[in-house]
Amino acid sequence: MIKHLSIIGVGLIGGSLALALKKAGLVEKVTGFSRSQAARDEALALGIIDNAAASLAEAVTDADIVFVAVPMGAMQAVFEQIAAHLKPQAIVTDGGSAKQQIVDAAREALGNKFDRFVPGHPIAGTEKSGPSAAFAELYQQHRVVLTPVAETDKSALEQVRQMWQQTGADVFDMEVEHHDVVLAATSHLPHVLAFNLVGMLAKREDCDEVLRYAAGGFRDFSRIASSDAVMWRDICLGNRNAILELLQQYRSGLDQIEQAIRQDDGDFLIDVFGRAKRARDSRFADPTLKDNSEV
Ligand SMILES: NC(=O)C1=CN([C@@H]2O[C@H](COP(=O)(O)OP(=O)(O)OC[C@H]3O[C@@H](n4cnc5c(N)ncnc54)[C@H](O)[C@@H]3O)[C@@H](O)[C@H]2O)C=CC1
Ligand SMILES: O=C(O)C(=O)Cc1ccc(O)cc1
Repeated sequence: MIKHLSIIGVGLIGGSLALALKKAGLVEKVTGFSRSQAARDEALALGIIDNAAASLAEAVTDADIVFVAVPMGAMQAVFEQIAAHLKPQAIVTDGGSAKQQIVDAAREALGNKFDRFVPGHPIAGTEKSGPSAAFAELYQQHRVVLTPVAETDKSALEQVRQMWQQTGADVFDMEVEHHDVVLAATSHLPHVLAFNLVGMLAKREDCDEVLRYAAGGFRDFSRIASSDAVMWRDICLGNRNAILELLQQYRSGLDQIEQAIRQDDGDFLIDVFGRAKRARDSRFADPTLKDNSEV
């Protein structure tokens, strides 16, 4: 049982954690803070939080666990502003999408309280944001990755693991650097590609006409281009090296496909498309876990 949970950033990710723990009866009191008054009011009205704090300091003062779920670019400022107001045994954890930048920010901002910081990332979400997008079941049967570092207190790590398990998630530990490379490939690159494709089509004068004939594949691929622009700007800049490396690989693959089409090289296309199909059919259809799309 968590006595007092503080959620900084009561949107999709922070709100869903609060709702999951409340629904399971595993938290006594939830205090929330978001930069926007509208988000705080909405989170209160939806029963996501019990109290809306007027400041970051007030939000964490009496909290046992502080979950920070703001866009990555806002994490360091939040850590700096809460550091002096944490109880001695308080645990700080986060849900940011790439970990190295956040671990560095927490190390700098939290000082001697950094050992009570547990970096985390729920691999679950949707393209929607804000308190109204939050729902209690978001994390059920989804993976949550924790990326503890050498300094991370073992008891804090286990408490955060237990908290996520209580939402119905499967919790895994990973090295920070490995996490960022893996997530760049499976999440960050696909979002960049979807934003680029939809943005490119949106510039066409005949965009509405073109989209009228879109089939299911376009809908599947473009859904994530509805995701929040600030959040994805911060992820791209925050995990730049891994994303840049993958963009280079992707561009070289695209160049080869372009070349094959120009040269009428059907064998090459069969080879590339067939390999992708076999990989997806055999490896990506994991029947034990839901995918990351809307539940
Ligand atoms: N959306 C998704 O599917 C997933 C997002 N994440 C990560 O979770 C974090 C939160 O994302 P969402 O919940 O989707 O965003 P959201 O936009 O739904 O919620 C973020 C909340 O943070 C507040 N906020 C923004 N800047 C702030 C600041 N400086 N101080 C205090 N509050 C501030 C906003 O008012 C908003 O209520 C991000 O770091 C994101 O990378 C992780 C997994 C999935
Ligand atoms: O909506 C989807 O399909 C997602 O991929 C959601 C998502 C977005 C960001 C993350 O760090 C993790 C999951």
